[in-house]
Amino acid sequence: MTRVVKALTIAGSDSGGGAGIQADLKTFQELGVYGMSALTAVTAQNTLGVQAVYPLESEAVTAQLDSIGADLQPDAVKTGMLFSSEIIRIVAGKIRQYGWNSLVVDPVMVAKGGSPLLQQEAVRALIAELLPLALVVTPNIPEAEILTGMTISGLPDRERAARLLHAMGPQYVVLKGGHDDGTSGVLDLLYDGQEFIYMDGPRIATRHTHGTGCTYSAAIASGLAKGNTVTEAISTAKAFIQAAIEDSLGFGAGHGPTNHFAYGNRHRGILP
Ligand SMILES: Nc1ncnc2c1ncn2[C@@H]1O[C@H](COP(=O)(O)OP(=O)(O)OP(=O)(O)O)[C@@H](O)[C@H]1O
Ligand SMILES: Cc1ncc(COP(=O)(O)O)c(N)n1
Repeated sequence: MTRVVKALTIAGSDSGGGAGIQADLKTFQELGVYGMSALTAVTAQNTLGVQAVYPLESEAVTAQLDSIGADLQPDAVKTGMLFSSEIIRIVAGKIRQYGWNSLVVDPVMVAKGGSPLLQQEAVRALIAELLPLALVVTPNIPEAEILTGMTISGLPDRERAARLLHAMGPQYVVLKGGHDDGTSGVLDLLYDGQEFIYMDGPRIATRHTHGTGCTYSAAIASGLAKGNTVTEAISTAKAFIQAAIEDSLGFGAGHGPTNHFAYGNRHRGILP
């Protein structure tokens, strides 16, 4: 029997299905990885924004992680919306307790519409507790600015921020350029502590980018779960998110979801 590869997402629920746990599980499935989830919060959300956030009780987060840890060993783990320092401490503790490796930390802070998904006081816990456990961290530019305390404008700033983030513990830093509006391209920076690799691609003109960060980090975790190297996992994840943005589903009056079917459809030769 072929070994089934498993990945775990620890994140919030997005009722609209474009971001959070829903985006992660769809991505795992499309990349042939069995998906598991531990919810940290329930959000009432659609393409127009976040209408409400209900963080889960600590016991509920602990119980989910213990259920998985007692029986199901994930091959890779990703974190998304964690909301509070209390939840971050629980998550970091359980990752250490169960010895989960191949951790991708997407330091989700604010939704596209501006709603906070992480309490301000939790940034310190994210840095102190979770980043040292990460194999890969995937901040966008505003998140990198908050984590490092610096303003990022040109490429030298990005490299300095990547160095500072690397010093916080993650082995690989992916500084995403999706938020760098006004340019015709998108430039993501990968730093492994030694060299900088710039990954550039066309900026797709669309308002349907809800959940891009969640989808991208889940795709990286999928590759790691399969035993790919970090660079291979990032390269496939980039192709996955690019296809998902290009072939957008087109619904919702606001920032619509990306198309999680797109990459698989292209590879299977079926029209989107
Ligand atoms: N308009 C776009 N065209 C092409 N690629 C994009 C576009 N927007 C984002 N990306 C890519 O998608 C990935 C996710 O980046 P982004 O900076 O959007 O993450 P994020 O802001 O954390 O997402 P989210 O707001 O969903 O959490 C990156 O690889 C980025 O380069
Ligand atoms: C539950 C949850 N997690 C993450 C995001 C970030 O995604 P985006 O910035 O695209 O809104 C979100 N909106 N909701």
